Amino acid sequence: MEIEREAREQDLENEELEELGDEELKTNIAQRETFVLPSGQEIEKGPQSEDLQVILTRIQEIVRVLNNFRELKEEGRSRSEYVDQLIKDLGLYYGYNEYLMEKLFHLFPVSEAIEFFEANEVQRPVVIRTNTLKTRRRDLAQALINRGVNLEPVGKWSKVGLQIFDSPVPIGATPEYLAGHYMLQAASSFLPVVSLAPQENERVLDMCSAPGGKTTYISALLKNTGCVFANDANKDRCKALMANIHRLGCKNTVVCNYDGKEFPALIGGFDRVLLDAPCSGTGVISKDPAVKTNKSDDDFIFLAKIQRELVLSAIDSVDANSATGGYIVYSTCSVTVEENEAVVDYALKKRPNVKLVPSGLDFGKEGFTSYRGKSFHPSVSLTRRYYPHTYNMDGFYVAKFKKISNKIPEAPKEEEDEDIEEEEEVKVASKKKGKSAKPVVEEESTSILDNAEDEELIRGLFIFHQNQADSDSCLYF
Ligand SMILES: C[S@@+](CC[C@H](N)C(=O)[O-])C[C@H]1O[C@@H](n2cnc3c(N)ncnc32)[C@H](O)[C@@H]1O
Repeated sequence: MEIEREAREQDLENEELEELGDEELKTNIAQRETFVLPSGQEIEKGPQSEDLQVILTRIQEIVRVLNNFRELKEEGRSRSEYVDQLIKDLGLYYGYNEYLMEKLFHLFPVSEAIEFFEANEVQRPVVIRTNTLKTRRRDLAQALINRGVNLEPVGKWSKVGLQIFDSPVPIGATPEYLAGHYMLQAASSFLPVVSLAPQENERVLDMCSAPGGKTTYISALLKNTGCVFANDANKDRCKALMANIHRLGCKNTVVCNYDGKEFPALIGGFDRVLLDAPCSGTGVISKDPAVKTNKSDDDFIFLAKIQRELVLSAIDSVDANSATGGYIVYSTCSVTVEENEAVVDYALKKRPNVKLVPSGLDFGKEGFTSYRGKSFHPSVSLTRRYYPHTYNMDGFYVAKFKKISNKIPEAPKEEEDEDIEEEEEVKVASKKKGKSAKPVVEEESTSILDNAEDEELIRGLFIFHQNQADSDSCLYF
């Protein structure tokens, strides 16, 4: 019948339309799944034309593509194009200059890099270190709880740290604080001292010590025996150092104000040396967000040069024949490879009379043994890295050396040449820096102990200053 024929034709038409619709739908899904990188023109328009939400969405899309590149990449695009765009976008989103963003990005797999940048946006917990020269952690905790402070032990790895959750009173002005029962000190800043592990009656040099968080911890571990030389090249910062030493009742401590490079010519033969080196501060960005934009290539070359000079002085200042020690700890609150593994590797080459030993810290990520085409000595894996996103503490690096001989064997010829080339590069960079160069020693190194040519005078000198400004911040220059 006519009516049946028309109905059959209509069914066929509907089926065709349905098929077409399905195809269209599939195409739309496929279009949505192939993320398209912005064109050159779009990029040139710059960030003004984009809001943060657009950038964030693109970051998420690029991460998704990079995590499944073969399937999701746009035809004809390389991985590095996506990575370059991601670095630009992360820089815009989190407010870093592109130079630093790129440097930090390459430390991690893509998703972990984003965790690191996110963690830098969040403040780390407030932590205090019990001063065992004056009290016990249990008693301090009780005294602070009685004042309404909400706290708990910082973690199993420390017997002296307390994490403060909230407090109705300023934690830097309680009677216990003023009496020197504790130091406000980031958890990561305990680590180099734990690694140094000073033993009673030893002579210890803290080469870059102001404002004294680590000096006062060393003094406490020595139980006020032996002697700690607390040196810092910055005279102003020595005031806060002295105030802390005085407040915490450290009676075995001598403050001195020299360029660390003057050791060991000035005084040597230490049982242990801590070099908590001046650094870029890329581990403490949550505390000092200015680091995101104020660092350039020249700064890193300049810092690496000082760090290398200081680490050799630190090594040369230790007595390999010390009955109890012979150790050097190198630390920074930076996460860049050129300030950490590269410095340690340089020290191993220049001073074959030291070797790396386990840090003595039972957590932390292994140091890199290779990084972006550079390889380091395999033992560099014994050094330890700390990140805000993995341990909820500031970024930090710790390396522990043991000195095996006081004689420095000659470095092989080609290694010397390599170093000379590197030094030349550094010189060129320092020249380029010209007048804008930030001096590491902000003032001329006119020492508090300036006229103390006699080592005995330094040994006997205990400098305590009352009423000095206190500061716990760990500045870099
Ligand atoms: C990371 S901070 C030290 C923090 C300190 N260890 C603490 O725990 O409180 C680095 C210090 O190195 C000092 N410094 C910079 N260049 C120096 C040098 N050439 N010799 C000695 N100290 C130096 C800076 O003044 C700064 O106080």
